[in-house]
Amino acid sequence: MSDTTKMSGDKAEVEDGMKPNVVFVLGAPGSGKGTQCSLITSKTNFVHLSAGDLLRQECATSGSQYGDLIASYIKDGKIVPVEITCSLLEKAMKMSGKEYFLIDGFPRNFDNLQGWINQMGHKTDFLFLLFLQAPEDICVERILSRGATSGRIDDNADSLKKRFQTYLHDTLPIVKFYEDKGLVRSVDSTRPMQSVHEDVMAVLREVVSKDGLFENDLLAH
Ligand SMILES: Nc1ncnc2c1ncn2[C@@H]1O[C@H](COP(=O)(O)OP(=O)(O)OP(=O)(O)O)[C@@H](O)[C@H]1O
Ligand SMILES: Nc1ccn([C@@H]2O[C@H](COP(=O)(O)O)[C@@H](O)[C@H]2O)c(=O)n1
Ligand SMILES: [Mg+2]
Repeated sequence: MSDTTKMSGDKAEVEDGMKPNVVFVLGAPGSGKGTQCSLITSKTNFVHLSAGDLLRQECATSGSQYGDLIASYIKDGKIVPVEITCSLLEKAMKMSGKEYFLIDGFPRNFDNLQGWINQMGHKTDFLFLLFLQAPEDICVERILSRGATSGRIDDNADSLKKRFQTYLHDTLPIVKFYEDKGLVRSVDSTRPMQSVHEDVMAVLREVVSKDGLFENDLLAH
């Protein structure tokens, strides 16, 4: 199942050997993407790559030519140009040397999606999009309490308002895009973390057993 490859037109040539398998993880700010990805990695051979974390790391790297730009996008809840984000993701994937990736917080808009298709579509196999569902009031409460200790420049009421606007306007259409292709698996993320995790693992097992290719590899940790 490689819809990004299929969509990539003339870049859809099949390469020899195993391509990295990718699950995109989306949901509102504070829906629990990072939390659930960490729980998955504790039980599987998935590598968790958070686009937001990679951007924050780049921002904190002294001498980075993109540091100021990234910081201002993050504070305003805007989506950083895909060339930057996609390169950070590709570098992290290569450095890990692994085959299964949870890409958390990506693609956040159509610029992200097109950039991924151009740069990574032909190099990866897309499995499905995991969508964590939680309403805004719950997410806001979670993020504002996380803000007390996170040190994130966007965990405040002002940035959060902008992040939600971006989510509704730019990110939900991406979820819809994959939903129309039957490639979204939604999980109710309002429940306690461990219950959400059980549902997420059930989704993963189902996808894995359908595929049949990598059960031992992926779930036997
Ligand atoms: N199911 C849950 N129940 C209660 N609190 C949760 C749950 N899942 C996550 N949290 C808490 O909510 C906060 C946000 O979670 P997390 O960082 O995983 O969200 P996120 O979707 O990655 O957010 P962001 O988009 O801002 O990076 C954290 O403080 C986390 O501990
Ligand atoms: N694909 C992405 C992902 C994130 N950003 C920026 O980082 C901010 C924080 O993202 P989290 O997933 O950690 O909440 C986000 O609001 C964006 O400013 C991005 O540009 N592109
Ligand atoms: Mg996160």
